[in-house]
Amino acid sequence: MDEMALDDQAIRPIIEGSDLVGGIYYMNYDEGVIVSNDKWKDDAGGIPRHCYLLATATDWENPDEFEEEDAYAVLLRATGPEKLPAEDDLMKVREEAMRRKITNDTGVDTRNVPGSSEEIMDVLTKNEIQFSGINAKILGTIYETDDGVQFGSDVETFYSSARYKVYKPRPEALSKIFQLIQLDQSESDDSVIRLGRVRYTSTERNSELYDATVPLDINDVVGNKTALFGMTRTGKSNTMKVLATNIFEHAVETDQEIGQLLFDPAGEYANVNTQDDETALADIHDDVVTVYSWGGGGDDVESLQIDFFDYQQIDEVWQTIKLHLTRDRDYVNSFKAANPVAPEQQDDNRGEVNEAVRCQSALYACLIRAGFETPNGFSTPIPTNVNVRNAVNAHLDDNDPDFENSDFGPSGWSFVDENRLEEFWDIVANNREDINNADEDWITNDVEAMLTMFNQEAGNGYQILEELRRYHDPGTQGYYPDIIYDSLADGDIVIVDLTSGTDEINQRISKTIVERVVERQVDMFTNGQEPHNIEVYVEEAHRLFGSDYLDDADATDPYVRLAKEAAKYNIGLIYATQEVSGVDGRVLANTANWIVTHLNNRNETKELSRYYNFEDFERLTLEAEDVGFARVKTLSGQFIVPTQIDKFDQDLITRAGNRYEQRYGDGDSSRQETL
Ligand SMILES: Nc1ncnc2c1ncn2[C@@H]1O[C@H](COP(=O)(O)OP(=O)(O)OP(=O)(O)O)[C@@H](O)[C@H]1O
Repeated sequence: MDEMALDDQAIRPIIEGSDLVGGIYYMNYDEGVIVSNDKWKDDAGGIPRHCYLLATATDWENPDEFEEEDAYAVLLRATGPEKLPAEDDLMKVREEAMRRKITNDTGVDTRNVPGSSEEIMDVLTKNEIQFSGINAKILGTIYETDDGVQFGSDVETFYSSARYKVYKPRPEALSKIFQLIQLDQSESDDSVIRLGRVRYTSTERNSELYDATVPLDINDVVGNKTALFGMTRTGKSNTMKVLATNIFEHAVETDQEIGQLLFDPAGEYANVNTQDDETALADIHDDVVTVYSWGGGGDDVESLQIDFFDYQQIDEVWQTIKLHLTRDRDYVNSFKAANPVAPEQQDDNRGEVNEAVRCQSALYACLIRAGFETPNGFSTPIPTNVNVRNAVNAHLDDNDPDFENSDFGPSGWSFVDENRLEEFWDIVANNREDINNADEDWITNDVEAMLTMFNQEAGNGYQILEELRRYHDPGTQGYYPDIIYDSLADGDIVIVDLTSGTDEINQRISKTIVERVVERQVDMFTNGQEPHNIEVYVEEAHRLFGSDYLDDADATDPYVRLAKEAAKYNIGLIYATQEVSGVDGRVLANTANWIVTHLNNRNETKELSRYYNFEDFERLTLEAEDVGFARVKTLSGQFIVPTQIDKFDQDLITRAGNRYEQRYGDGDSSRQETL
């Protein structure tokens, strides 16, 4: 074999970028035992547990000896110490040497150690006692074919003879190994991001591993499920930010639109904060990030408020009101049992529609009493009939005009402004007997419940609605879930800041948005269109993807659909929780990428071990509480890599923002034109 053939080998620079640490003297299909020496270990910066090692039978420096069929390397991971055959003798020698060192006693009894003192010293000088055995798990074989470097997750055969030399890759060589075997080689380079760097142990006295990049193929994440498991404050949100920024940058570089939706219960994605180096995800670029929050109003912050008087949003309004009213009092329960949400109007259900709109009209009167501001030009219908109108009109002040059937709208509907609405319901509330005499069916149970609230006939009446005013904005244009979906479809990042709503209302908001996203994606799919690429980030995932929730919810629940069918609709899910066991097995089984920081009990690590070889890292997962120190298994990755996730910071944000500027310039319109 000539020098060219040796030069051609992609594995060669990897070996050249590695340090010799020993040889293999025993091997089977699953593991090998390495004999190493303290000096070699020292020169290579030590061999920590989980350290990657390469065993190769090739003489990479000598072209004359180079055999192409030997041009492969077995990738190993150190798992622990192993007894050498002469270990018992070596132990005695070490123990004797140690006693001498400690006591300076040259007269130590040598009967228990082999040989005379001179022989011991002889052994010492030969560094024999420095040899030790290391057990290593075989991860697979790196070999070359005409199609490039391949990785097989086992060994074809093993040789017991001392053929293999063992190397420890230096950081750059490790990066190359990961580039070659942890990524899908058919993907282009611009889909690869840096997630972090290799980290073997919690104790890192002087880690030189910064350049041992752990790559991630963004295509593994986009459209798939990614799980982030770990105790609180171990870096799950940080990982979400790193992923979101990199996905954005990747989308810019590849001219794609990948919408990203983040729910932000702590306000840490939306707001600049010290833990993130005085930056926030929302800072990437004004053109592409929209923050939604209660109240909105600030620069570039959109409102999550709804117009409580927008009849098209009555369903959402009613759900919000019901969620907020938690007092267990009869008048509250009757109020909540009412139905102001009309079915779509059809000829055959006019009575039903009229009843619901009548209830809605009384509800609007309650809201006005509770101080809800109406939108400009407010006009709302009261479904009536001539008998009821006459009964009401009989109680009007002389100067006030009668309530009439309006010229437009369904028959019997009287359109009024806020003052007239209140006036109408005030008369009804205070003259129920007259109205019942005019039409005994007109004041239904639902309307009665509204009147009790309106007229403050029990408890605090309408006043209990006053707190809901903060969710109301009479000037909102459009319905926020629709607007959010449209932004996501354009490839924007939408951050929903949930810092100021109640837990119930926040859950409702999140669900409404996710529901709309899923519905619209499903519509595209069923119409034969390719749904948009959208990533949804979910914290506290055990609440939404736990078996209890998924089993109880019906098939149309948006989280059930996300859990089961998200990939079909091009929705990627990045979910975080402290409890692996809290996530339904069907979701776990469909999870493509796993990022696991510290977990604090064996049930959780056991659950994990049902998927991939997380048991190899059990001790580390249970004991190492270091922030951002994770075990990572990706879809394209062949094995779990212990990784220190990069910290989200100014540099990352600035780089992503600059990429956007370079490609699209300043201003959203130019992006739209370019796309
Ligand atoms: N990879 C990292 N390197 C350095 N610091 C980090 C890293 N990841 C997170 N941190 C820091 O650790 C703290 C906790 O991180 P983070 O909020 O991401 O944890 P979390 O697991 O999401 O917590 P919680 O479950 O409470 O939401 C933050 O101050 C963050 O800046």
